[in-house]
Amino acid sequence: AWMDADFRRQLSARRERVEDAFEFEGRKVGRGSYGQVFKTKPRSCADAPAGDYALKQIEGSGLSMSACREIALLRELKHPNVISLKQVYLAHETRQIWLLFDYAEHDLWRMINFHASAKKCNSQVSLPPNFTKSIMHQILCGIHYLHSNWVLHRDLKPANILVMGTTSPERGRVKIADLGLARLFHQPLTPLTEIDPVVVTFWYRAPELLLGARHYTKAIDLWAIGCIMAELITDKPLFYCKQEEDIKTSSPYNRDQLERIFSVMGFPSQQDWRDLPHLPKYGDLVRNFGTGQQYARFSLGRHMSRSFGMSETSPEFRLLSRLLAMDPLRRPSAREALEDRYFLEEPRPAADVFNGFDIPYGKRDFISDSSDNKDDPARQQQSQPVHASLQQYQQSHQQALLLQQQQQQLS
Ligand SMILES: Cc1ccc(-n2nc(C(C)(C)C)cc2NC(=O)NCCN2CCOCC2)cc1
Repeated sequence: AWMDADFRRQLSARRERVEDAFEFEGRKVGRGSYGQVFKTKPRSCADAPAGDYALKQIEGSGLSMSACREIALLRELKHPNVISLKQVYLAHETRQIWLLFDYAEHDLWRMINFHASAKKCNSQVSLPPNFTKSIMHQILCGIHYLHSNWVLHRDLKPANILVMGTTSPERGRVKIADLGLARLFHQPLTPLTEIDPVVVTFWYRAPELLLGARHYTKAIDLWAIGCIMAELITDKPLFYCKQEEDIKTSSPYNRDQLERIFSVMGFPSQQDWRDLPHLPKYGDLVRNFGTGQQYARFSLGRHMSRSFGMSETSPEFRLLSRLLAMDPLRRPSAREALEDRYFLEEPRPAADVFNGFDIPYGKRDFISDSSDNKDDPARQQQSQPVHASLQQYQQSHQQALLLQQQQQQLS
């Protein structure tokens, strides 16, 4: 080995071990094919400031492509509304990689579910009047920072919007994160949904992606933010679509998801979306939906006013309809969205999205290894076969791609 053996011994003797610095036994709060996450506190001897931390043990061993990408990306980024990587621990003996983050007690997936179930049993929970506005403002600030550093998120959804709890000095602050999975493939090809058994939802996926757009764009992130805004207002996923039970092909075209979007938004006319006919899957669209006459009377305004009494002239609705423009070229940039009148009028957005109100949500549950965590946001359904390993998954994905290409050559 190129490094002097004695020097190596000295290094490894001096290296701080993650288990010496942090207590995380039995404190697992998350698990998926990206790895697992523990809620932890530094031991007295550690030099980390007191408080809660999240320790992410990266799946696999050694510096995998995704581990490299996550570390390289996160160490460059520093913004109050983006999750911050505090420390990296490389356990040389086990070739394990541990990432240390600030701990976020809440996330929008659990918060929205809490309000949805409170509504069902008619026990409304009081929230500050600027709750949605504050969350939206901080998501847009974080995304504006990422986009100005040419970082696209690609998988914005409520589960990836974390919120700091009452024990944190940043109480009620939004932290944009990426709990993993959709980062396996940089192309917007829909990954097979039978990944260990996390089901990738298409509810936040922009229409151009469903119609075969080959590259992610900033506008795709803004569409997802529009979907999250609607869900914060109504406590329901705007483009909720039942996930099919069977294995999805790796084609980006998803007829049911498109049907749901059209039944809320109406069908895009030539005037609404000039470039629509140039998208790869336009042929499938015409075959499945014809001229879309059956959606002529649907519109976002009709949906939001009929189902939630929202006025189409309110600044809140106007921003929402700008974010959910079918044509990606018509969606605002994050900066343009931040300059919208909605954020300038009373009540103004607050740094603590709970605005000092009591936080009604419970703490995250610890998960034991035996029980699979049913209410984990990533596990919408358990119906998919579990992939023994990521390698197997990637092979089957490659096979699916090859098959698709052969089919295309035949057709
Ligand atoms: C391969 C790869 C995977 C994820 C990322 N990634 N990207 C982001 C941005 C900056 C885009 C929001 C964040 C992360 N990683 C995590 O959020 N990690 C999870 C941090 N959480 C864990 C649970 O506790 C709070 C922190 C990059 C590359």
